[in-house]
Amino acid sequence: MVNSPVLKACEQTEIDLSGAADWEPFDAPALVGDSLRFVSGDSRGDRFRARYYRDAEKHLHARFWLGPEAEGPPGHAHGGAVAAIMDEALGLAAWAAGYPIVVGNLNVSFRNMLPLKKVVTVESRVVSVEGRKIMVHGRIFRGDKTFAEAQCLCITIPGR
Ligand SMILES: CC(C)(COP(=O)(O)OP(=O)(O)OC[C@H]1O[C@@H](n2cnc3c(N)ncnc32)[C@H](O)[C@@H]1OP(=O)(O)O)[C@@H](O)C(=O)NCCC(=O)NCCSC(=O)Cc1ccccc1
Repeated sequence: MVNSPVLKACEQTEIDLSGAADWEPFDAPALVGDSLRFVSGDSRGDRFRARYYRDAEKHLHARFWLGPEAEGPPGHAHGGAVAAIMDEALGLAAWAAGYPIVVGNLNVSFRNMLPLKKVVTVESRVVSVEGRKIMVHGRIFRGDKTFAEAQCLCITIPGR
């Protein structure tokens, strides 16, 4: 049961996570199952709310909203919350490109503090494939402000 008035207000608020006109909704759980629930599994939660999309070139995008439960510095996202988004979104980008992977290495640069209760966009791109090593780059931004950038080395799972 939620007791805090701040959290109650969030739970009751619809957040607009709609995508750009040329994006198609992407059913991430259908591809990778429950392993996404840590970050994006609770569409009415007070930590993360997310929706995934793919553009015409099949690049993965996401709209994310971070609520009060993701707080680090006052009013802003915890670094671990930002890293968790990168881990999920960039790993998922590799899966969506056809590579069943786990993340082997994730390098996150925190460029600006990310405000809570604002919708931000995550963009991602598979930049190289070398044997089992899939390199994915990503960025979290809103308008012309970048909050974080990441390089994610994904390793394909043998036998998948
Ligand atoms: C599987 C592996 C990553 C690699 O082990 P093995 O199979 O024994 O393979 P091996 O060690 O032979 O490496 C192959 C090649 O790769 C290279 N390389 C490897 N690592 C690194 C590195 N760190 N840095 C640099 N390079 C590295 C290595 O040098 C080699 O290169 P080479 O061919 O010689 O040129 C293992 O360490 C592991 O399970 N780690 C835990 C992963 C984990 O728990 N992740 C978190 C959960 S997943 C998640 O949350 C995301 C998610 C989101 C959405 C949806 C789904 C998931």
